Amino acid sequence: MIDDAVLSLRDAAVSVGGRLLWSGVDLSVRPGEFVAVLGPNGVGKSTMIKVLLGTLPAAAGSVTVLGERPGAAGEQIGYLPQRRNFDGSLRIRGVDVVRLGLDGDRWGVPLPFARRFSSGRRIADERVREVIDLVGASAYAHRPIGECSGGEQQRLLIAQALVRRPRLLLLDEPLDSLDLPNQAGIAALIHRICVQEQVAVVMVAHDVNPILSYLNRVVYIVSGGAASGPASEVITTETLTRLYGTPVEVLRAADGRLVVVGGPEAPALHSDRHADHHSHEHGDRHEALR
Ligand SMILES: Nc1ncnc2c1ncn2[C@@H]1O[C@H](COP(=O)(O)OP(=O)(O)OP(=O)(O)O)[C@@H](O)[C@H]1O
Repeated sequence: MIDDAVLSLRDAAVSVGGRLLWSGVDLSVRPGEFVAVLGPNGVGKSTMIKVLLGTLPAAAGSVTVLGERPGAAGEQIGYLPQRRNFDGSLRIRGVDVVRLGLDGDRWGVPLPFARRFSSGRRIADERVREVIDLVGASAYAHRPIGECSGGEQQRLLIAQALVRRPRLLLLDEPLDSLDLPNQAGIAALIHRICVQEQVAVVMVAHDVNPILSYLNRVVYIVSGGAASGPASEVITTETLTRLYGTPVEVLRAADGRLVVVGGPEAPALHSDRHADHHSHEHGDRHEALR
């Protein structure tokens, strides 16, 4: 049933710089659902977020976000871009970072109710407090964000993306460079947000394992194709072998973690890929894209 879909892609394709990145993507996400976008490096996962935000047009197929063309309902979307590092000397407090989410100029367009928020300071204060509480950041929200840990910063940024009560939350690798306990904590938080707030979440991920038990569906993109459906149907030896066009094996470790073996840089294998933010080509490329 697509009627209440928060977003819907039908046979969608995207090109950048005249190069077809992916095609044949079908995906439907309803309120409260948690969906992951998986795939190897450079396949176009972040680009899918851009298509959903309306900053890049689909080259084929149809894309609907909150019942409209992408970009038309920006004020109902919360967006957390790929990780930025806050300088340790940055004095702005977490609570102020969260409040920035209420500003009308995050998308470069004035939002009608932003003025109402700025004139109703008390309502804004209340919502900022509420959302900081929701992400469990009350204990450190009044400290300079540069002094907060990576996990604490990520919670505050999620609060910023949530402060306007979005119906859709787009997260680009929010677990990137966090240690395992923090990955588990943020994954559980995102799941709680889906359930409690009935927000639909689309999250780009490299390692599916921290979120595996929470996911309703995944879309797995490889160069030249894509598959979507429940993780148990998509992350399988058969489906990935077909998608990659080369033998790939999906193994389940004793602790339930999925390991993809034999594929050209399969997602479950590179959770530490972003460990060095300063030297690898991936990070450099994303710096250039922002
Ligand atoms: N504006 C652009 N012009 C040209 N090429 C682009 C542009 N934006 C992205 N690309 C290219 O499109 C490809 C997909 O980029 P994207 O960031 O979506 O990949 P990704 O799957 O998110 O990668 P990663 O896993 O490394 O984060 C890359 O090869 C990138 O260099």
